[in-house]
Amino acid sequence: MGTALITGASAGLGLEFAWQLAAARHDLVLVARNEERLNQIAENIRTVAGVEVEVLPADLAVPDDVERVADRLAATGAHEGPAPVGLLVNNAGFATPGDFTRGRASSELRGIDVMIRALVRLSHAAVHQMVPRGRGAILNVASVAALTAGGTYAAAKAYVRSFTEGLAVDLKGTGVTATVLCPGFTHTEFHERAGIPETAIPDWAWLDAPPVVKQALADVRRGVVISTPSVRYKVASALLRAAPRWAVRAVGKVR
Ligand SMILES: NC(=O)C1=CN([C@@H]2O[C@H](COP(=O)(O)OP(=O)(O)OC[C@H]3O[C@@H](n4cnc5c(N)ncnc54)[C@H](OP(=O)(O)O)[C@@H]3O)[C@@H](O)[C@H]2O)C=CC1
Ligand SMILES: N[C@@H](C=O)C(=O)O
Repeated sequence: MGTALITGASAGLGLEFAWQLAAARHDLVLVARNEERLNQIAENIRTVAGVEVEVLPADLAVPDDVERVADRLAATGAHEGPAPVGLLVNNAGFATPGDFTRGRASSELRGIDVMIRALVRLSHAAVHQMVPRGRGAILNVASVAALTAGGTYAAAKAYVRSFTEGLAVDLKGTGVTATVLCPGFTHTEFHERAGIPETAIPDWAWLDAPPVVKQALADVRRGVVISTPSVRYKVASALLRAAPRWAVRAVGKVR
């Protein structure tokens, strides 16, 4: 998969992707807003894993920043330019307010900018660089929330899931693959940033980032389209798909 570009690499699942990919000898391009944190992470990874690490600070809600990341993805490695990206991990994301009647329009739209607009733009840039080379992979991070009814966050993740499945269809036979990761509740900074106490979620529901990322990368290598780490969330996803819509809406209300 060569060089991997990871969005949201300064914390949580993105940071774990960076370490596991570095351990597998991939050079990295790290994208997030917090430049100081990215520089520290890059230094640690270079020292421990001995791979090349580029830092590309960007706010993915800002169109010019998204274009800078798209430009990096478009690089083909020709004329001694930067090495082409072989794996794009579209991971950056955050919880938008669950209840649309109380949320601010600006934060709802910011979620859509980061989790949909930027993800689509970067997937497009990656596909147009990878398909002519006949190899590459795109990993888009959705959520089990994609199968629920929970405000713009769940709707954005439903978009990511559906978009990635469609992309996998379009990419068939090109040598490039698309995978969508659908984790359940995972210990990261996600809930703290959203002001959701982790104690509000039962212990049995929690996953840890290392096995989630390990499973996702194994699924990317095998060309799996929908990656749902853990038996308990495979079962939960099957139940959500089979349940009547009134029951799915009831789960959304509880969230
Ligand atoms: N944790 C969970 O329970 C689950 C998480 N997910 C999804 O996993 C993905 C990763 O989340 P997780 O690791 O848990 O959360 P974290 O809060 O730990 O990390 C989020 C990452 O996204 C980056 N980010 C946020 N906003 C922007 C922005 N505007 N531009 C660029 N980068 C941004 C943050 O970096 P910085 O602040 O430096 O910009 C950070 O690196 C998300 O898409 C989330 O929806 C899915 C299911 C469950
Ligand atoms: N599953 C989590 C994130 O996607 C959540 O719903 O908090």
